[in-house]
Amino acid sequence: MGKKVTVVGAGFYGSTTAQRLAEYDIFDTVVLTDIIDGKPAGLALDMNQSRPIEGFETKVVGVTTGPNGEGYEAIEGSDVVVVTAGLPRKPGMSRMDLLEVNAKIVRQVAENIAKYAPNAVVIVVSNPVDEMTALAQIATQFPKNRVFGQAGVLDTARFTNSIAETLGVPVKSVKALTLGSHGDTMVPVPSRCTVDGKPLSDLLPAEKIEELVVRTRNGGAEVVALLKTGSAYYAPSAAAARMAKAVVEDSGEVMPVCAWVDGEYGISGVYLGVEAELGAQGIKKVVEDKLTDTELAGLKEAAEAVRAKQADVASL
Ligand SMILES: NC(=O)c1ccc[n+]([C@@H]2O[C@H](COP(=O)([O-])OP(=O)(O)OC[C@H]3O[C@@H](n4cnc5c(N)ncnc54)[C@H](O)[C@@H]3O)[C@@H](O)[C@H]2O)c1
Ligand SMILES: O=C(O)C[C@H](O)C(=O)O
Repeated sequence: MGKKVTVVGAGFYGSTTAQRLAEYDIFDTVVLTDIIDGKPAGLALDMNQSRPIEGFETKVVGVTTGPNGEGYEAIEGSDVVVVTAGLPRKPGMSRMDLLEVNAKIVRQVAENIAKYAPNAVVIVVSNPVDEMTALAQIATQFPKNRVFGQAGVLDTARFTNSIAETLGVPVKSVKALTLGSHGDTMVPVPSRCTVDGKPLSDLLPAEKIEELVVRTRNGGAEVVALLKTGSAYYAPSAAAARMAKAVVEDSGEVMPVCAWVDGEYGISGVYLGVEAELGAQGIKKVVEDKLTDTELAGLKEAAEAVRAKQADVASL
């Protein structure tokens, strides 16, 4: 049977994700939904008209959904659903300021996914993503491996880009990693950064590396401050689309994602940014690797920070 992916939310993040997924040309159908009348259908028509130019056959279908789940039949049979529905922050706001408003949206979306696409793998991007991922799992009641969040691929890409720009080397030569939360307790991992196989610490002084770490942690806010009206979507959509591709292709690729952690790194019972192997059932396994004592302490601190918030989301 042909592969099908749904993107919920046809804003900046959702529409760029849908276009990237369609251009991969590995799906029969990309469904794009939103609550705004006409917007998903208009965007789908526009994307389909790019098919002869970009040379892909995937069909994009745009659907407006109603407050009681009207229109959700369109997502039936989706292999993957990417949840982008929700407000973005504006300058001066933290992602956590979106908690209550986006929880209402994500809960409603997740309940409809459970009803209409009960076998789907769910990738959550709506912010605050660590908490919205936990909420989506609670609201769908899907196994925890089938619900995970997008943050680490994006944060790692930002770290990688800054390292490449600083050293004036191709991004391809840089390997970097970011774990932890998608917030103040993000854990960029310099000990896992190399350039052409050389440790980053051989190429840059500690103060410069720390500057890049801080910039990575503030990467989302840096874009928000420039855009003023919303948040980043080109790099974020590239991240979510790659994750969805790894799932449908059952690729086994290891990526940093917001996954359910159950004993790895001595941490249990929390959705947290860790490396994981992705496949048809979502998370195949969390991959534990060596961290320095400081990095491990940072990861544990992140776990406790998100655990406290995730405990509250069920009641939102
Ligand atoms: N995890 C990450 O790394 C990351 C990165 C960037 C953005 N984000 C988050 O992604 C979300 C979307 O960002 P954006 O830039 O696309 O915002 P946007 O405002 O452009 O789009 C959001 C869309 O969601 C729609 N929506 C609202 N309620 C809905 C519902 N119940 N069902 C379906 N659609 C609904 C809105 O109508 C709107 O079109 C935000 O919460 C943002 O913070 C996360
Ligand atoms: O920073 C934001 O609010 C959006 C997103 O989480 C990002 O990191 O770009």
